[in-house]
Amino acid sequence: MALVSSINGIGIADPRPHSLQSERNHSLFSFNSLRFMRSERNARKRCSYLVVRAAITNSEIDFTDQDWKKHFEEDFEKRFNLPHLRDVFDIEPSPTTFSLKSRGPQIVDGANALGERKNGYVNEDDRALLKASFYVQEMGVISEVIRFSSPTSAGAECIDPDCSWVEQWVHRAGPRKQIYFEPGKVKAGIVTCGGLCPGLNDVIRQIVFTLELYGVNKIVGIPFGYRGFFDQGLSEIPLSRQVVQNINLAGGSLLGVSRGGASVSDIVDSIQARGIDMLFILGGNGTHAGANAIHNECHKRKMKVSIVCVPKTIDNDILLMDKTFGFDTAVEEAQRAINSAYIEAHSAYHGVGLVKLMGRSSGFITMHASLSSGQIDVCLIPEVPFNLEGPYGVLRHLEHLIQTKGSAVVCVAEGAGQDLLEKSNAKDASGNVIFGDIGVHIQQQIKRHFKEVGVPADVKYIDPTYMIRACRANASDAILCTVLGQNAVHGAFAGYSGISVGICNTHYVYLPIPEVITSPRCVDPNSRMWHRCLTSTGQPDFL
Ligand SMILES: Nc1ncnc2c1ncn2[C@@H]1O[C@H](COP(=O)(O)OP(=O)(O)OP(=O)(O)O)[C@@H](O)[C@H]1O
Ligand SMILES: O=P(O)(O)OC[C@H]1O[C@](O)(CO)[C@@H](O)[C@@H]1O
Ligand SMILES: [Mg+2]
Repeated sequence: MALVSSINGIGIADPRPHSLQSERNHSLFSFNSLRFMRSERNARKRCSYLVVRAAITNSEIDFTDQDWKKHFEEDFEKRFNLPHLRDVFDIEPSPTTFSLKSRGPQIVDGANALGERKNGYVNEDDRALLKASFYVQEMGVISEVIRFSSPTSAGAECIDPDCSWVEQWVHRAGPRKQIYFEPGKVKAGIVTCGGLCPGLNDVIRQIVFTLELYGVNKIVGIPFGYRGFFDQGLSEIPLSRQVVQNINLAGGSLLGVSRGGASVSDIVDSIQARGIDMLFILGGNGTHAGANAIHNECHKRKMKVSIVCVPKTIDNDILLMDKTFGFDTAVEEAQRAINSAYIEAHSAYHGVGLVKLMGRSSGFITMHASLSSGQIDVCLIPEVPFNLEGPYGVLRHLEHLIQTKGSAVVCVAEGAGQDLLEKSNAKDASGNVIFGDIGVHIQQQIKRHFKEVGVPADVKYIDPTYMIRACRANASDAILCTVLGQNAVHGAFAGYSGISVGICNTHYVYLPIPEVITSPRCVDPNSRMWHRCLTSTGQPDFL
């Protein structure tokens, strides 16, 4: 696939078959060219590697204006400006109580240079560059900004036809020297929503530790997601360093999770009644949408409450972020299923191993698990359409693999190939569409196909669904959770509300919630990573 355009630096891949891409040049910046040829198949996709919501779209940019870049950068700065309690209240900050120099919750009196260095305060004006990339060299991980020389360079992110350099800066996360809450008076709440994710307990634990370090002693957990705000039978869970000390050793969430049932007005009533000043909300896209609505309602009611999100999703489907916590662990856990599928397939006569992994709209888990295992012959993700039948279909390719290698292993994401299944209108409690089971479907089709062509095939299907998320965070996720949890608290004390904490290009940042939930983040079929996956599996296009 080739790149046709981009908005705000996010590349837009041409999803059409190669044969159709030659006609694209004349319409390099036309959004019509974004239409998938297989529009029906892709109509359901609202996710994208395609577009980050644009205040200015390319079609609105007058590239003949000498100052277009300046305007673009100013607009970007405005969009990524963080909502602050100062926007509503006439409040003065006070010196922070967060100090690593003196471990007690005393007020720091005008920190000296040494103390400041030790505490590592971040200036409100510090920014991290959103548009950058990194690669690994012998010496380790090196951060580097790519200057794309052509819109056709792999993964190119271009704004204008010359692909010129445009800077997009976002706010750096971390403790500020000035804070907007009196820690002794603060009541902080933590809530975990949506599905489970490895690392939830690690984040809860770090939020509690950091709050206590500021001097907060009223910390509560809201049980079972947003439900805990209005279900009368559920009481707050008091939290302290002692309570959360070892919770990271277990998977799940100490507080429990749930889907559905969010009435924003009821939740805000409950926040008001409980006297919560800071609310830390851990969840995915849906949870973030809820959190933003809660933030707006608090704003409307002139409540001095800071709403800070920590993105939680094994699917890794939050925009702009390098990755979300839980993703690495899920990929690692998926290795066991893939390895078992491989062993079964490899040891059987004409064995076909099939593994289905989570990934509602995004194929990151499946792509990364396939890449890391090195045992996958066919990787199927929601972002890349495929046919099972026909001369170029998956089934024909499996026949070829059986003939040439004697066995094959397929890894499919739960959201892949939904156009091949009968649609149901069923939804879960949060309103998410309940998908048909693509794993079972492919299993049946493989069996049917091989029977029809008269070739014996021994199909082994493994569905490790919940096993990849109902587990403890691995080491790299545990570190990510630690940093995100601590930064969430710093963000609240800094007076921000309606923000999410993330890692962008290896730097920790705060982002306004709407910018990260415009659509689920998806695998870009034009990305080097997907190309690497294809190189590794050796699979053809299945169309
Ligand atoms: N648009 C929305 N506005 C308000 N609340 C929402 C919205 N979408 C979802 N929610 C609420 O957010 C909570 C979590 O949503 P959801 O079940 O979709 O999980 P999620 O946060 O997307 O996490 P996961 O990655 O596990 O799907 C639910 O309680 C749901 O009711
Ligand atoms: O069965 P549950 O708890 O609704 O969760 C399943 C969903 O959770 C996720 O991991 C995250 O959204 C999806 O990939 C999956 O569809
Ligand atoms: Mg969701």
